[in-house]
Amino acid sequence: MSDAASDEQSPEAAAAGAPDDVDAEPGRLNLGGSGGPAVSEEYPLVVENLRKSFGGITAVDDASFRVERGSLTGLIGPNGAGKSTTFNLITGMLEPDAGSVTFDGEEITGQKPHTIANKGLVRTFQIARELQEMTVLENMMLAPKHQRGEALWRSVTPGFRGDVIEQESALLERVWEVLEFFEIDHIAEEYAGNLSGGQRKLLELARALLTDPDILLLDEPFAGVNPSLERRLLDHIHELREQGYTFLLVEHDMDLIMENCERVIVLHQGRVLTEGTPAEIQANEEVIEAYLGGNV
Ligand SMILES: Nc1ncnc2c1ncn2[C@@H]1O[C@H](COP(=O)(O)OP(=O)(O)OP(=O)(O)O)[C@@H](O)[C@H]1O
Repeated sequence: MSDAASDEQSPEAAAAGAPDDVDAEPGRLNLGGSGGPAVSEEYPLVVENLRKSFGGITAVDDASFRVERGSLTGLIGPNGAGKSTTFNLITGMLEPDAGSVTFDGEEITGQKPHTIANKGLVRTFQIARELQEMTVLENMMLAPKHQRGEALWRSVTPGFRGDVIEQESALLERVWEVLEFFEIDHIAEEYAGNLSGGQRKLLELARALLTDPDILLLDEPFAGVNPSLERRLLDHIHELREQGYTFLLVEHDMDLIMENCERVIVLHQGRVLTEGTPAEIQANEEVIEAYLGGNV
């Protein structure tokens, strides 16, 4: 793990998309209709010549690709192709040996995970063990860390209590909006540890969305999810995509990728083997060979 991840906020919290201050760009979250992130550039995420080695293993080897705004883009590849390492490099969990990551026109290479998350590039993360002992609502309220209300001493500052109350009620309103959107408001008082695999995935996505990202990186969001919840999760993702959110998805289920993604990027041995539409990828001989050669 690089220095990039060793900040006062845990990488996990940062990767879960916890911003420094809930006041940052209040009200950007718009789940109701015409909203979503402002559309400024066609490719909000651009990865160029990214490289990362671990000892003698080159996990990511000169990888370049870009993700189109408002798309659901799949990042696939056989086991060990470098998908997780690529996610870690993009989100600041690892520092690349070479190459760059550009988000919304700004180079973010090597920045700290929480800095990147605050800019709107957010990765979902499994609910940590200690958070499983909290309710869904508590998990949601904790998602935006470093609220001003956390510092008890500051509550004696004149005029500060009013601010905190206002901030807390605005956060609560957003929390309910997101819980309702994901149809998990009825389990708000349930302990996260008691949720089914699928409900937990919904909560993970809800926590990430609460931070109002532009791009969401999803690492196998359907693992352990039953088919009906998987459908629900996919419907929510499509709905958010239509609102302008962008998704980059790592997923082993090829049928799911081919049926749901507009674009697919194929990694093989740390390199981008090819990219294209699902139909193009499915017809690509090199991809078929890479998968037959790999142990998927
Ligand atoms: N921290 C590490 N130390 C040493 N080797 C690593 C480390 N992380 C990844 N690797 C190696 O880098 C290569 C790429 O791994 P990575 O996990 O990124 O692939 P992946 O495509 O996500 O694989 P999978 O589909 O199996 O999860 C593999 O050979 C892996 O063993």
